[in-house]
Amino acid sequence: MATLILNGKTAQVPVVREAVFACRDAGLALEVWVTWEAGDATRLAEWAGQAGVDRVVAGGGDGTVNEVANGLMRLPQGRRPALGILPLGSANDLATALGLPLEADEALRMALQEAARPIDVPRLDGRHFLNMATGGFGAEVTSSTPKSLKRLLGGGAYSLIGALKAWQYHPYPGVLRWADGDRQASLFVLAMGNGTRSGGGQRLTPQARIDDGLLDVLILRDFRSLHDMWRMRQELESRPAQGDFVETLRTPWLSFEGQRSLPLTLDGEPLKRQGFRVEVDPAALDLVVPADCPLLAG
Ligand SMILES: Nc1ncnc2c1ncn2[C@@H]1O[C@H](COP(=O)(O)OP(=O)(O)OP(=O)(O)O)[C@@H](O)[C@H]1O
Repeated sequence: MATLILNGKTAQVPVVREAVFACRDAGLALEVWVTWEAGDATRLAEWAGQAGVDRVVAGGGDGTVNEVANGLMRLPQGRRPALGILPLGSANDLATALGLPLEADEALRMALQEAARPIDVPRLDGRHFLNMATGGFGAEVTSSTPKSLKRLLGGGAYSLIGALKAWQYHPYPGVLRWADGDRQASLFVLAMGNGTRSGGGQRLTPQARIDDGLLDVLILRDFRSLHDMWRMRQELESRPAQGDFVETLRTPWLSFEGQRSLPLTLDGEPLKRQGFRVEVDPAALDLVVPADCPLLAG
């Protein structure tokens, strides 16, 4: 038996209803549970597992997928249903990177019929995420200027400078620790990827794989001038392990002790922490992915 946990704001969308009816007509057993507000998808996913459902499909955006995953992670691993995704958000960063179909009918069929593969589930303190956690500048302005970080990666440095000024940008100094080292860092941006893209298509951690037991970490250090920013952008092209402004590393865990509160996003949902620790639970959840999924390592 499978349950679709559907973000209530999409419950009356005709293509979604048609996709459900088409699957039922094809003989696939599917119940639909609809959310009303934040937190519902987590609770419903946990209940579905307790009721013995063996597959839960998250119907919504990255936020809904995150909530469902958190509900499933409350269950003991042996009783954790497999997770499928029906992408209905505005960004769908995880679904896109996984190579899932974005068309509702095809996506729902795949979520119900395709095999599930074990994936890692990172956890920031007590909160799980599937795709990416980011901290610093991008997280600070996500809600009002979602395209700002994209500009940094794609061009338009002058508009980024404008955005930085408008937001009275200050770096976030603190101590980073990870499995192979530690460093005092003045952060501009920190990205910790299980998946590769966040914020509506920014490929912050393009080498990340969802089943390698590791986080792919991108550290962008503070810069002082437009010239430094150009150098940062050049380094973002070549992705050195340790550049002047860009550093990349892989680790099963990472912690940050900041001098002030750092704005973060977990799968796009905002939160703030002065200090935190991120750890990977390897192969903790079975996720339905296409056979040729580009995010699988093995
Ligand atoms: N019935 C509902 N009506 C409106 N909002 C809802 C309802 N149920 C849940 N929500 C809200 O929707 C949020 C999740 O949104 P979701 O991620 O599915 O869509 P999105 O933000 O459009 O997607 P994306 O993250 O891909 O841009 C939840 O955190 C919750 O606050």
